[in-house]
Amino acid sequence: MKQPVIGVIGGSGLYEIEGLTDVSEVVLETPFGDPSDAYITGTLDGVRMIFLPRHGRGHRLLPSEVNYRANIYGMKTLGVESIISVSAVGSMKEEIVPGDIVIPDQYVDRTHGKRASTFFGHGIVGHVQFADPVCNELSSVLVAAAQKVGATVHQGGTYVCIEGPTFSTRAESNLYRSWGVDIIGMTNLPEARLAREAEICYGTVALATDYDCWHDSHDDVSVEAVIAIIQQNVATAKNIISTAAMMLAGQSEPKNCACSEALKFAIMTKKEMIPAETRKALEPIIGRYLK
Ligand SMILES: CSC[C@H]1O[C@H](OP(=O)(O)O)[C@H](O)[C@@H]1O
Ligand SMILES: Nc1ncnc2[nH]cnc12
Repeated sequence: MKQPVIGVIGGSGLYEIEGLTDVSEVVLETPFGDPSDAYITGTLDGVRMIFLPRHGRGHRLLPSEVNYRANIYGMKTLGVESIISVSAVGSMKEEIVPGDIVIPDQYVDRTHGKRASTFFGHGIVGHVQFADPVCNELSSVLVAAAQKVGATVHQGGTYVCIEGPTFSTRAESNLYRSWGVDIIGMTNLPEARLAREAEICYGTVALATDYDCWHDSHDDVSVEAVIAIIQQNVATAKNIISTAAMMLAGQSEPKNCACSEALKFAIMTKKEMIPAETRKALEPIIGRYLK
């Protein structure tokens, strides 16, 4: 069996992964601009891993400043087939207690639509399916890994993605709760969209850090509180990543998900009408469909 290459996008509080050997830094330029930082490549117990801190080392990029396209494009060119995204999130349900892990399976978009969230355009039109926005197989592995390391884990849940960087008003928080969402964050949706277009499996390990601002008997979310919970739980998050990586590498069956074929019926534009420059830029992503 071909060994998987696993990408990890670290969110707030996760700026490196431990235990990598053969470590090197890869600085990439992409047709979509610069990724958030250099990619850290290495091996974890024999599994090839590629790590990228979403906000850059030192946490320099706002959720709306992250170049999600460049980040995912870079992962694709480095051969990544599965991305484990790690994120801090607010809890929108009583039963999701700060410190718990959620593996979301749905998203609601409350960004302002200004984040570049597609590789299409510039002479090529494509529409991928996104009804199930995460890879169910990868997400099942993440649930199993979280259970194995002893975390309290919630399987499935809806992540509302706000623009930020301000946290929500109380009225917004209550509105989102009335929609039935489970968690709130500022980053995951563009990433999930682009990973799907790049035919990469995508799943999120979300660490609940707060009750946003809807809960009568808990303080409103603050960066201080978020950081405190992250610090208490970062070892668990790292443990989940390495355990999931081992599980993915140990899978004897070929993958059964449709992520790696997401573009099969998605491209609308006549091949001969796609501009040469667009074709060249998208070669790592759509090249095999244009032969
Ligand atoms: C530090 S609280 C707000 C910040 O944390 C989350 O980031 P990430 O998803 O990268 O862990 C949230 O989306 C905000 O960007
Ligand atoms: N309450 C919250 N809202 C948005 N993003 C968050 N990240 C962590 N907590 C959050």
